[in-house]
This record gives sequence, C-alpha cells and structure tokens, in this order.
Amino acid sequence: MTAPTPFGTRLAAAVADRGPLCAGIDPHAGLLTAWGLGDDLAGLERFALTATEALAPVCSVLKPQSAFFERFGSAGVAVLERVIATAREGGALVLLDVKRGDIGSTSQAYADAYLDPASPLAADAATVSPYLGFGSLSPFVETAQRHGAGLFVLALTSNPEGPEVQHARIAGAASVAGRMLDHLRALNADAAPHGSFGAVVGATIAEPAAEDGVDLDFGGPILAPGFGAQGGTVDDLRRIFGAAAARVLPSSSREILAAGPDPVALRDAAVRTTDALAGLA
Ligand SMILES: O=c1ccn([C@@H]2O[C@H](COP(=O)(O)O)[C@@H](O)[C@H]2O)c(=O)[nH]1
Repeated sequence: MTAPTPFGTRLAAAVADRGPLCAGIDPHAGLLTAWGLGDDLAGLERFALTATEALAPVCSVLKPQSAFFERFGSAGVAVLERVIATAREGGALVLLDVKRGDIGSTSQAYADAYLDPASPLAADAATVSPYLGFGSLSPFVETAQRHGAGLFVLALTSNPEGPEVQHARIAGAASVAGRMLDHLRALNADAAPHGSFGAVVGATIAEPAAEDGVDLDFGGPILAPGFGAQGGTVDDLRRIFGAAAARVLPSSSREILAAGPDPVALRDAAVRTTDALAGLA
C-alpha cells in the first residue's frame, strides 16, 4: 500500500493554488437569524451547506466549528458529516475545529473519530488541546502520521484569557506555549516544505517574545484565528508572524459568513479577503 501524502504537503499545494485563507463554518444562532433562518436543525443545514458549497471552491481550507453542530445533537453531527464531504467535493481541505484532548486511551478514540478516513467525521486535520500534557496527544500524532492527516495544537490562542496558562513559566525558563512549539518542532523535523503538525496562534496576540521561549520557526503551519471579527488585521498578521507569515493560515468565520446568504456574495467576501492577504508572505 502506498503511503498517504502528508497533510503538510497537501496544505502547501492548496495554499500555493488558492491562497492561505481558512474560512470558518460557524453556524452561530445570530447568523442563522441574520440569514432569515430559524435557529433549528433545518436552519443549521441550510446555513452550513450553503456556506460550504459557496466557499469550498475558492478557499484552501474550510474550518467547521464542531460546537455549533453538536448543539443540535446527533442530527447536527450528521449535518457536520455532510459539510465535511461537501467541502472536500469542492476541493477544500477540512480542518475540524474540535479542540479535543484527554488521557491517552480516550485521545485514541477521538483521533479515530476525526482522523481515520474510515470514520464519517474524518477530516484532513483537527485542532487539539495539549493542556493534559503534550504526551497525551501521542495517539493523535500517531494516527495523523498513519493516515496523512494534520493537527493544530493550541499554543497562543486568540482569546484574552489564554495568557494566564500559555505565558506561564515552566522548568528551563520557557513559557508553556514555547514548550508546545518545541514539541511541534521535533515532530516536524526534516519535513518539506513544512510538516503536518501546526500550532494555533491568534491574530490578536501581542508579539510573541523570544524571552518567553516562543520561537515560531517550528517547521509547521500556523492557524491564526481572530482575524476579522475578533479584530485581527493584515497588519497584525505581519507584526505577529514576521518571517513565519508564509506558513500562516489566517482564519475568519463570522466576518465572511455575514456576507450570506447569497452564495455569490459569500464567495466574493472570501475572494476579497484572499486578495487582501496577497502581500502577506
Ligand atoms: O484561539 C482560537 C482558537 C480557535 N478559535 C475558533 O476560531 C473561530 C473564530 O471565529 P470568528 O468568527 O472569526 O471570530 C471560532 O470557531 C473559534 O472557536 C478562536 O477564535 N481562537
């Protein structure tokens, strides 16, 4: 059996072809209302599939936010399965934003659910939380390696509460976030053009400081949520990421989705955002 093409390689090709924008599929109750839909299963289905069909052909990555689907129970998760399939049919890679992390044996079950192609929820990559210790993510790492999938590990998140944990100092004087990037650097070693093990670093943070042991040169992609509705701008991306900007996927959900429900307007919003990102790297 031939080895699957690693996520990092597939992502680099998609970004070269379509640009770095990661469009979020976040069916907020407020957006359903703004689109003239009910905050119910039918509204979820119409919203999520309209957005996915419109955006998948023009974005390198779509990022469905699992929470907004889980809100409707198993029927909502079935819509998420259709979103994943539809996004792939449209040519986008799918990054499932689930931020999972647990003890190793449970992490294995999550990894099987989100990264094994045999699962109806399988995506190209998933977000994971390392705050039960980076080693607890080993089942995710091994499952991703086996199936050519990717991971995005929470490092410096876009929310204002993150620094309490992520800037804390640990042995060796690095910050917790810096240590997470060190683990990712080891996983990505020797991968070209970059590895499959990414970090989440918000587009809203203060500059990562070298004295905190935060070195963005860890050889993997960087998901940068907070771009758009949370206030992050293209200038912020340049300020925060500098030489690492070529590996950044700016992620925007509400700002693009607010252009709907017209599929042409949604697509135009994504294309405009991609154009604005053209000079980033
Ligand atoms: O640090 C993080 C990690 C993930 N997110 C997620 O990204 C989107 C952001 O949505 P916007 O509408 O563009 O603000 C959402 O799904 C978050 O859960 C994040 O914001 N910050």
